[in-house]
Amino acid sequence: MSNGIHVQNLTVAYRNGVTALRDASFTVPEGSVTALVGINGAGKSTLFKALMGLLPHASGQVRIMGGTVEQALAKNLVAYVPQAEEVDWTFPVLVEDVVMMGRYGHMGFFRRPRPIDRQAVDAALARVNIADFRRRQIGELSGGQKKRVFLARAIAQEARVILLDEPFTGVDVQTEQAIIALLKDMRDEGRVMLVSTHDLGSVPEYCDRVVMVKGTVLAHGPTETTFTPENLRHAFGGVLRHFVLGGAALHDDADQRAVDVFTDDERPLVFYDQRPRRKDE
Ligand SMILES: Nc1ncnc2c1ncn2[C@@H]1O[C@H](COP(=O)(O)OP(=O)(O)OP(=O)(O)O)[C@@H](O)[C@H]1O
Repeated sequence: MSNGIHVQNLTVAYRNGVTALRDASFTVPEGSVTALVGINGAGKSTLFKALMGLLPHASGQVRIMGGTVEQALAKNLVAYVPQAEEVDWTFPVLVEDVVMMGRYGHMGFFRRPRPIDRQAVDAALARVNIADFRRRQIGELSGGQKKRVFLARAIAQEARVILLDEPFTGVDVQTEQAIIALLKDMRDEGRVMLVSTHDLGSVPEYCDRVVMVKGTVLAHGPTETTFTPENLRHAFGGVLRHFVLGGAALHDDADQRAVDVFTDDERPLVFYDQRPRRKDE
């Protein structure tokens, strides 16, 4: 498999000597929405930075769409949708200018937008449904609208790999559903979406695959076989509350089936007979 993301034995250390990821290996094929989950400090942001070429790899190998990180970045293949806290919202820039930044890599030295760049921006704004806000300052938008602006920037960039950092934090349910629908569409276009999230309850709803981190990659693969109570206990042990409901607490008949609930008090993740349940079931 040459496309998608392939990470092999990756170790990443910060300059102060903290080794945030050690010997991490996983693959993400093209055409997938993959959740990146783990406790605070597990190494999710570090992994994103390594994929964005912002941190040197102490050892190991990363291949993105068949090339090195540098080659993928040079071809504008990788886009990043940041956490709200990472952005300076007081910076005076219009929504359409932020989305145009996605085109910079496609422009010449003077970054003079051509008609094709303007068309790409228009299409991206329309696709995430924020064309009405295009002349607004970015700081004047709601949390969900801001997220959509950065998604539009990734779309305008024509990125094949999109890294999303906590896309649903501070977003209402309706916008969350709109973003999920967009992610599914982009998956069907053969892109790779890697989504870091603490919202475990919705992972089975929209993620085909899961990468679980805790200083390394503990497990990776299809959601059905990877997002299991056993792996969750391993990745989140002690942090999430886990309880099992069964017997008289759940049934008033002889039904012996039990329900596993994992919760961090945000949105519980419920397993029926050890299987994550999708919302549409
Ligand atoms: N700039 C930095 N310099 C040194 N160490 C860092 C730096 N950024 C993060 N770390 C350390 O690296 C480890 C992994 O942090 P990282 O930010 O990747 O975790 P995370 O999984 O993204 O956490 P969260 O869920 O809280 O966002 C932690 O031990 C953290 O303290």
